[in-house]
Amino acid sequence: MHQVERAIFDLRRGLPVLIGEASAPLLVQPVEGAADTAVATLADRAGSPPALVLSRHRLAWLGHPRATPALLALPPGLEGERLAAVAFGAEPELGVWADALVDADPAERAALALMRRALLIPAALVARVAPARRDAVAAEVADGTLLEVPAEAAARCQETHGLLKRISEARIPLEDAFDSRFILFREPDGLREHVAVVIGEPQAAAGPVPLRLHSACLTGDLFGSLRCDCGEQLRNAVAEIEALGGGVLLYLAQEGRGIGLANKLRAYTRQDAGLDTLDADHSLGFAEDERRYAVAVDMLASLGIHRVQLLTNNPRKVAALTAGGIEVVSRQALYGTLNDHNRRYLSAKAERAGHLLEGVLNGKATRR
Ligand SMILES: Nc1nc2c(ncn2[C@@H]2O[C@H](COP(=O)(O)OP(=O)(O)OP(=O)(O)O)[C@@H](O)[C@H]2O)c(=O)[nH]1
Ligand SMILES: [Zn+2]
Repeated sequence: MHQVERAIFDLRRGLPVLIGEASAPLLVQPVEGAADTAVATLADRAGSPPALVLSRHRLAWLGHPRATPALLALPPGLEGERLAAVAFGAEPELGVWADALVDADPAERAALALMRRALLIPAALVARVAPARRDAVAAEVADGTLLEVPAEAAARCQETHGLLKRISEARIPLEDAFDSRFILFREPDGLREHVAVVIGEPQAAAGPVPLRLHSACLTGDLFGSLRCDCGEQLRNAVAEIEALGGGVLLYLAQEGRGIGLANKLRAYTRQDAGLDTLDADHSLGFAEDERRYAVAVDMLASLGIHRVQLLTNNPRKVAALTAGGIEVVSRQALYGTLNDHNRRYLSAKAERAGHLLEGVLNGKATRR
């Protein structure tokens, strides 16, 4: 993991990293934030022409559905804003180049995994290091100018199971749950921290523990954004867990369904231009839901919780915990309030992502 963590920082600064493969090392650079000369510079460094790796969600949105991410050979002069437009623009010009798409190989797919892990747009410039440039690139790795990540480590960079560290805790009395304790966990890349809010003294022996998995939403949780129902769900969950006699709320650093705040704001702008919540994410290259719940499973293990009563409308959360070995004894709905701003968002979640929201969409909401 160590090299991956360092690579994430270089990528977030817009620098290339090397995905190491004995036969054909691959230079990789994010498209997001790339300088106007990025393609030319990368070509010089690698001694071969760079190509663009696009995710299958982006390709499907562009009208080229495929089973895997694909590589697009770059026509001469495609740089800067035009490159960004092809990679993640709202009005892309893919045109005739689409004929040149080929399936991405494992190292090229790993390049996209690194972008996602770094919370960048999942589109990458990649260039194979030509034999004539191998010694020069190896020298850059040796002197620390360029970071090398083994291909398998890059491919697994989103797997964090067992790597979460329990860091610190404190008693935090809440308005709706006086007897609460916050326990902070940190992922190895240092980018993401998750908090377990333990309300009361849930006794695992006494039966399933009331549990809420809440994905961070800065706009909704903190500012009461009307575009979603997150803030209300958060506060309702705390009150509900308290009313159930105590339990746990995991506050997970999965802003924007795992795409990060920067990308969620981009997605909101696309929604204002007419896309729904899922298509907006696809247009940026993301899946409809990028969240992974291994961190939640690890936090529950650390808290000694194996059987839960889950407060959610999202069947994926039930499935993810079950797959992680947690017994979900029952599911309880948890609603916010419908308004003119979040109606389209909630309808799309129900109709296209299988969320169980009849209670709120038919007007019967809301608890509290
Ligand atoms: N990408 C994206 N994320 C959004 C949008 N609106 C809200 N979110 C994020 O969606 C997540 C909502 O999380 P949750 O409330 O935990 O989950 P949920 O999947 O709706 O499921 P339950 O509330 O448990 O039924 C948060 O991370 C929000 O930041 C949007 O339009 N686009
Ligand atoms: Zn929200």
